[in-house]
Amino acid sequence: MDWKIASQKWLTYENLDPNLKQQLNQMDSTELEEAFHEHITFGTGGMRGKLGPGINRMNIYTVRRAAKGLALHIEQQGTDAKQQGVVVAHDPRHQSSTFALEVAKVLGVHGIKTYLFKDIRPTPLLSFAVRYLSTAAGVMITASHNPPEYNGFKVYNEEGAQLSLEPSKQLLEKVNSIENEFAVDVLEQSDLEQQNLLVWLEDEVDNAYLNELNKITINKNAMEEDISVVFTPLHGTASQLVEKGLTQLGVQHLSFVEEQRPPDPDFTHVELPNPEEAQAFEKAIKLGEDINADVLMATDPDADRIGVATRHNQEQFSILTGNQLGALILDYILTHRTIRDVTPVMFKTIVTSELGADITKHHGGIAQDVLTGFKFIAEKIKNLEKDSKHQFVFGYEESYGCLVEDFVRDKDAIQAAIIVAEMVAYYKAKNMTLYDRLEELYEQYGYYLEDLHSLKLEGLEGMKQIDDTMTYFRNQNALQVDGLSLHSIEDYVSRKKHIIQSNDTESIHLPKANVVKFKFTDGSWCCLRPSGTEPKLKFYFGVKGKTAEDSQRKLSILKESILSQLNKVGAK
Ligand SMILES: O=P([O-])(O)O[C@H]1O[C@H](COP(=O)(O)O)[C@@H](O)[C@H](O)[C@H]1O
Ligand SMILES: [Mg+2]
Repeated sequence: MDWKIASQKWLTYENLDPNLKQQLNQMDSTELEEAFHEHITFGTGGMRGKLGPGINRMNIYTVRRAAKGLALHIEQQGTDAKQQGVVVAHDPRHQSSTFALEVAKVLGVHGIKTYLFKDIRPTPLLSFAVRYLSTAAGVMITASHNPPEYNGFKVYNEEGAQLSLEPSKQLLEKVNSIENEFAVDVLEQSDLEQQNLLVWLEDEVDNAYLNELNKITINKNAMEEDISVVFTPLHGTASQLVEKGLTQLGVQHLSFVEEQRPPDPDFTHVELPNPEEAQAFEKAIKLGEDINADVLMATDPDADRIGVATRHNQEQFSILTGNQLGALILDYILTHRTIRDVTPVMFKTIVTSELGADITKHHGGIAQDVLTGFKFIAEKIKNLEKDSKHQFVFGYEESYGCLVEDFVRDKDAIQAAIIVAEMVAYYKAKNMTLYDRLEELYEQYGYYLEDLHSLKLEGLEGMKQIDDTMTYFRNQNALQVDGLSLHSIEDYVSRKKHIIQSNDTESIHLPKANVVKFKFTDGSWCCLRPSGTEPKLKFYFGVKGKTAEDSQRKLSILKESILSQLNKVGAK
């Protein structure tokens, strides 16, 4: 795409939205190139990008284009799909409610009805709403945990799952067939309402969801133990449903980090609304200490990720990683839920700890890996639906996302909050914290330890560095790490696994993806991939040791050996 031609078209478009026009006039050539060199595209979590003028940005024109692509995609599926309509929700970000309404205005032109939530709602509720309302698709306007200057467009299929690769590709083809983003027709809100093409949703869907949420409890008696929970939605969407869910579960002492409770597009009282970052817990920890809470929970703005902090040695709070929390929930489900006559199946991603796989196998279950992105887990759950011999029991990712029950088909932080509260109460009655249980798991299965290192590499220059670094590591057949011996290299582009010692090659039965994974003979591993939601290159590390110190030592050596090579490619 020639960014000069594309930006010229915008600069000379007379009816351009005045706010966008003003911003456009202030942009220098570097900013114009970034904003116009390509059309904004679909990554791990749908379409996500910075707000502002440009075809590579989130604005009413790129949203209309995406919505029209969706309308064409639905039309292709036939008249039934058209009649089923689309459900749309949004988070509290800048422009989110405007974009949600724009989607309805575009779909309306195609005679497709939109069910639109009046107020902000979490992503998992949108996923639930798709099947509850039997719509043909769903759209969530959110950029999840990204910084305030971002927004995004997550697309869901009729199962309430984010579109997987093939449907995503088909949708993208439709979107790309729309040449002029300024020529996408829209209907006015009043016309939509008059023609019954816009139906406003209040709390009917929430009530149905809360009803399902009530059923996930495993040990009903656990809540006899009094627990104190601190919760923060990090200025996002989770507040109401988490409050109702925990109250119906029987949690009596629920305290909010009040400053971070109001929905706020600027996320004023948190540096970044990402529970993966320790700073997101600062205020929750302070409150938790003041009121002597048992557990702290933080959800990202669209409430599909949850972070949890638990007491360590009965004293200070320690933030659990997504791997640790996932292992704890999985262990709790497999230990306490009655599963008869079926084999339990757990799904995790290739960059998630192997502890979960060990736990599942110990309970006679099957653990399966998928690529990063919860859509791949949702796809697997769907395939299990008709299988009477196997049962989905849990799905999780290292990045703070998990799913307990499949009435939602995306990661669900609200379900996680409920089961975590139950677990905290269950262990408290035994005079234990979640951390104590984790220690027991390490004793039983081995000291699994993981870490993530992200390099923020923005813009066109960043993309080049990401490419160079991936190419460099792809070719490290003789990678040396002190004390470890390389077993194999998996390249998910060629979908080949190269076994070092035998020089054999095996096929990888997962879709093509820009991922390289090194595996060592002792089970340690390192995986790298560009993020599909943020301008980052991610390095994931995993080791297993005999003791905590042993795994800590292995992890430091592994990280140091890999990351010290970055200066060879000029990335930092
Ligand atoms: O951002 P969310 O909460 O929608 O989460 C999204 O992004 C995460 C990070 O992806 P990446 O490493 O490609 O940035 C994925 O693990 C997740 O499956 C996806 O739904
Ligand atoms: Mg999210």
